[in-house]
Amino acid sequence: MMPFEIRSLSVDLGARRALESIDLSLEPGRLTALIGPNGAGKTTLLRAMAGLVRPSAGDVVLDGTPTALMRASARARAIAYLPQGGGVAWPLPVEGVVALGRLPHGEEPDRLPAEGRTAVEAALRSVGLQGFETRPATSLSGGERARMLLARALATQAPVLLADEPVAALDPRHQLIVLEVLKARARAGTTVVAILHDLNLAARFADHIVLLDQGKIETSGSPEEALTKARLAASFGIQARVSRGEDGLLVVAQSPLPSA
Ligand SMILES: Nc1ncnc2c1ncn2[C@@H]1O[C@H](COP(=O)(O)OP(=O)(O)OP(=O)(O)O)[C@@H](O)[C@H]1O
Repeated sequence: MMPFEIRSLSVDLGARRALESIDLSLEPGRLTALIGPNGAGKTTLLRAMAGLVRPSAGDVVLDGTPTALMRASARARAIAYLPQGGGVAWPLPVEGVVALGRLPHGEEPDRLPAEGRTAVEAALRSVGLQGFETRPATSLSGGERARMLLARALATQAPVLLADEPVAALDPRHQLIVLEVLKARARAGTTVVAILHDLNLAARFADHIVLLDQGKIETSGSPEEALTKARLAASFGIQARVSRGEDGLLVVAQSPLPSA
């Protein structure tokens, strides 16, 4: 189990400070939901965690080692990243795309060893894509493609899994399936961070919620701590009702507040 920490991380994108002094300690075994309004810096933070954005200050530290000092291949084995709205340009078979998740292990997609094949099969099964193995990836629907790309990230079997809006394109059943997969991964010891826009799904599945607003962490805590009426008004600009019922915390966005 590898502790994953973000220490005093700031990121500048052009002239804009996208992230300001982010400190986070992400424990293995937990599913963290990263939430926040559009433009808050969620994708930038996830990309910085994956080593895809160079910080202006601070470090991303995995198991005591700054990831900037790790070889790219070691980092790719340790941190799997599912980008937002990823596409596929080539008509590779679905299993070939998922097998790309084994490249960080030095396993070539068309010559996977038994361990790699098992990982690819398990990943496809977990997102409900068994039977799709030989279909050209370009023939899948948007939601099927999103699940295939998640399967690719799962197939790496990295100790850290970062997913940018993994359920955005999915129907309700597949949203639940994917969040259950991410939760099960977390329970098996992986550090899972997922950007979610659906606050009710975040409340229901996340062990830990990080609310980002204008490049800063506003709240980092339990769903009850993060999803308060006052916080939703201040960060999302919405009047919301927050109640606790038999399904847990329920957030109803009632109306947009006038912008400040
Ligand atoms: N290359 C860039 N140059 C300048 N500003 C950028 C660049 N890339 C992103 N930004 C800005 O940085 C801010 C953070 O962007 P980011 O994509 O991290 O937000 P987000 O919270 O993921 O938003 P969303 O919910 O809309 O996906 C935004 O205001 C965005 O316009």
